[in-house]
Amino acid sequence: MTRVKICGITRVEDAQAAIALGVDALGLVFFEKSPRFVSIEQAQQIAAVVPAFTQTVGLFVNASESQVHEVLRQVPLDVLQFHGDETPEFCRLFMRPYIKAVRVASVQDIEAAAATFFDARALLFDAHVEGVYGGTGQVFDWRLLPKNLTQAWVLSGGLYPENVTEAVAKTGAMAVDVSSGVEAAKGIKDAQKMRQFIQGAKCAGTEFTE
Ligand SMILES: O=C(O)c1ccccc1NCC(=O)[C@H](O)[C@H](O)COP(=O)(O)O
Repeated sequence: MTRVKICGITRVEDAQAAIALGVDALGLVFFEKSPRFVSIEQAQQIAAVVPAFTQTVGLFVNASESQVHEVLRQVPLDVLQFHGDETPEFCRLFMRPYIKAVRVASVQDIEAAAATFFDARALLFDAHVEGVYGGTGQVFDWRLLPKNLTQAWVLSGGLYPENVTEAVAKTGAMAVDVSSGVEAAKGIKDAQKMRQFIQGAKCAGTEFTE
């Protein structure tokens, strides 16, 4: 069954709604320029309601080593997600499982990332939008995705309740990640959209009817 990560959670009630709907992972954005940025205090409050069987993922964009350590010291994160121009050496500094985001414009982007970040627990393929690191709501060309990548990967970028079933069916993604597609406003999640998205992702390829 397809795994679902909902990124850019800023409110405890959105985390609780997503958990009740069966989300697999929640993403907290520690990138100050993002409209979905969370402070350490917000992140602690959200992390406190996450059960042991749901993962809490901390997302960073070109953060300093000390910033990541400080967040790790104060917030119980299961996985780190690096969404900027981080080197593999940087990603390995924290002795935590990590996901490396790849902004896909060509097949070469994917091949280079797979060779460079071979120890990432997953590569997250997102849209390439010039000057924006993520959360763009834009789809990339799924035909660029590899057919034979042995490393785990996550499909991201412009996924919505309306296209997630098709996206999983067309790409064979084992996991999907969404932010703006389940929002009522930037940083504010919509419970109905999250429900439709999770259902659409998890029933892809089955005969599920409501
Ligand atoms: O969400 C953000 O504001 C953000 C800012 C900078 C880097 C990454 C960011 N989000 C990363 C995510 O994991 C998103 O879920 C992913 O980019 C897909 O976003 P969307 O197309 O809006 O679903």
